[in-house]
Amino acid sequence: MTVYGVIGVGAISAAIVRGLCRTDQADPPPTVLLSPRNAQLAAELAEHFPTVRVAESNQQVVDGASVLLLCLRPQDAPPVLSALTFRPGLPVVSVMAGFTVRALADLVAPVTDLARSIPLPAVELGEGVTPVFPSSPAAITLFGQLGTVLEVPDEQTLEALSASTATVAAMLKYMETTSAWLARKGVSAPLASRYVAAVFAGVLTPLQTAAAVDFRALSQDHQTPGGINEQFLGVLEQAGLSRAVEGGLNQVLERLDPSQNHGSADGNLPVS
Ligand SMILES: NC(=O)C1=CN([C@@H]2O[C@H](COP(=O)(O)OP(=O)(O)OC[C@H]3O[C@@H](n4cnc5c(N)ncnc54)[C@H](OP(=O)(O)O)[C@@H]3O)[C@@H](O)[C@H]2O)C=CC1
Repeated sequence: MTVYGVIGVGAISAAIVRGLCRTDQADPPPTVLLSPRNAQLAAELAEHFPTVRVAESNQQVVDGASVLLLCLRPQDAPPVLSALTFRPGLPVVSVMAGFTVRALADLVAPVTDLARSIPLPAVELGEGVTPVFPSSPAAITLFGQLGTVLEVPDEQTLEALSASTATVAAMLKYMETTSAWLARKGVSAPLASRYVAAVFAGVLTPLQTAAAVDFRALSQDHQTPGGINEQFLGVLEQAGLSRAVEGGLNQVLERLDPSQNHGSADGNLPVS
């Protein structure tokens, strides 16, 4: 029986735990051992799910786990992990952005069964699409229970996919701006937000299970020649939309993976 040990109980690990313990699965939920910090969230999870327990220390999590999940913020990981002792055969799955396999291997030595992953909050509903590199049986089993696993071919691909997830808050800000604009035009705030969410969900929900999506064609399909979508996109492109998105992505990737030269003269944002 798998015992998932979790170091770092926060937003993403709570989503993973809730996903593992959701009731629509055929198999009974696994045992989960949580690190004690963020005591309130850990206690909430343990109270809600009978197979979840809170350990007394991070070392107790490592010792009691048959698979260890590393879910710390990047700045916390080096001091926390270097204070722990790991056994060689322990499978470790990291969700932490910006730690290469090599850097992780140093932090959890002598562990060799290491996988990196990019779970997103949809894992809570069992609808995650989770890139994994390197692939490991532990990572495939874990994220297979939480949706679909994408085994990516190399670490650069994983870093690029990770960078692309940085665009989500900006997309939500864009929706917030649209919703707030509607409210300023006299639409009630609940109706405004509900409508904006429904417009985007209507476009995006059918794409969720697609093997590939032609976003350019989709964008064109939504632009009647001479129509309002074409007009609005034109205004944003004139303001530098695509260039700003590419420049932001280059900067994020540079931060995640400084060993590679990711920028391009056209794609980088102005420094000021
Ligand atoms: N949120 C997301 O959607 C995703 C996050 N990630 C990655 O997951 C990692 C965690 O992100 P997220 O869940 O958002 O972060 P959170 O801040 O929500 O969670 C991190 C948790 O680690 C705890 N922590 C800090 N120090 C220790 C310690 N010494 N021992 C045990 N726990 C400790 C923090 O406690 P306290 O608050 O008390 O400091 C906090 O509860 C990051 O590396 C991020 O890159 C990856 C994919 C998606």
